[in-house]
Amino acid sequence: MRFDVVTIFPEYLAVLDVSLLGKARREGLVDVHVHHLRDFTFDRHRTVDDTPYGGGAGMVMKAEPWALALEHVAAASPAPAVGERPVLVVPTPSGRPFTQATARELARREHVSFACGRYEGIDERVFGWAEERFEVRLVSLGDYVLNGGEVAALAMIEAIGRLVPGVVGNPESLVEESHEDGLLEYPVYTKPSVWRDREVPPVLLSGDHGKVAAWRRSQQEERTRDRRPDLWGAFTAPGPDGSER
Ligand SMILES: CN1CCN(Cc2ccc(Cn3ccc4ccc(-c5n[nH]c(N)c5C#N)cc43)cc2)CC1
Repeated sequence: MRFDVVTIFPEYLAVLDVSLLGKARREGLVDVHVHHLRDFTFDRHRTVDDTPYGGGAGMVMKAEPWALALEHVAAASPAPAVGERPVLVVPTPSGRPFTQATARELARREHVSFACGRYEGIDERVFGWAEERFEVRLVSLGDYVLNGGEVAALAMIEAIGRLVPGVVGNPESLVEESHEDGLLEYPVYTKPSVWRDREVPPVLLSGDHGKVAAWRRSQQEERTRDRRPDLWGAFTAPGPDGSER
């Protein structure tokens, strides 16, 4: 799988050389190419931003450097599967939520590129133009404001990259992903069984797999009900045929 990232802060992406994804890159499972947006400017100051039309605070990223950078990325793109265009993910506070389902869907693609904006965002016309070459996805990491798209891209690349076959050593650890069944994960414990007078729940030491599974599911439901009423509502909503879960 190939990732391309366009940014004015390429050093932000250096962390992708570390740990799991670093190993995956060295093993050729994942390929990451980072492009400096300023390499696609031609004025003395390598200008990538300007004042917003209509007024308002801050600066907006100019369209032309983005078009040149994304044309470069598209040209380097491995041939997409028949009927597929390469995906361009644009992290933005106004995007659709990035979820585990999004990560799973994108992990099936050959090539995913990221346009990491800064300032107050990218000239909107870039996204319409990019639709000619890419399947454009405006995606948000969460309902809070970051200073740019790089941190979001890192999180998304990690979430997607770990799902690429071979990247995570033990594929079984991908089976019980958080949120996959619509519930939060259950609590985990390891040795010692008593730590600073705090015991591991006895059921986990019982050796009774059925009871362990039931306890874990109960914990998932309790946590979800307590911490994520939004997920709990969706989980308990009647099915399409009116059936209860
Ligand atoms: C007219 N005004 C109306 C208010 N907006 C608000 C605003 C918009 C962007 C930024 C900074 N920024 C620039 C590029 C960029 C990409 C992603 C994210 C991001 N933040 N949070 C997420 N989950 C993110 C993701 N994914 C932030 C970014 C700051 C403040 C500005 C324009």
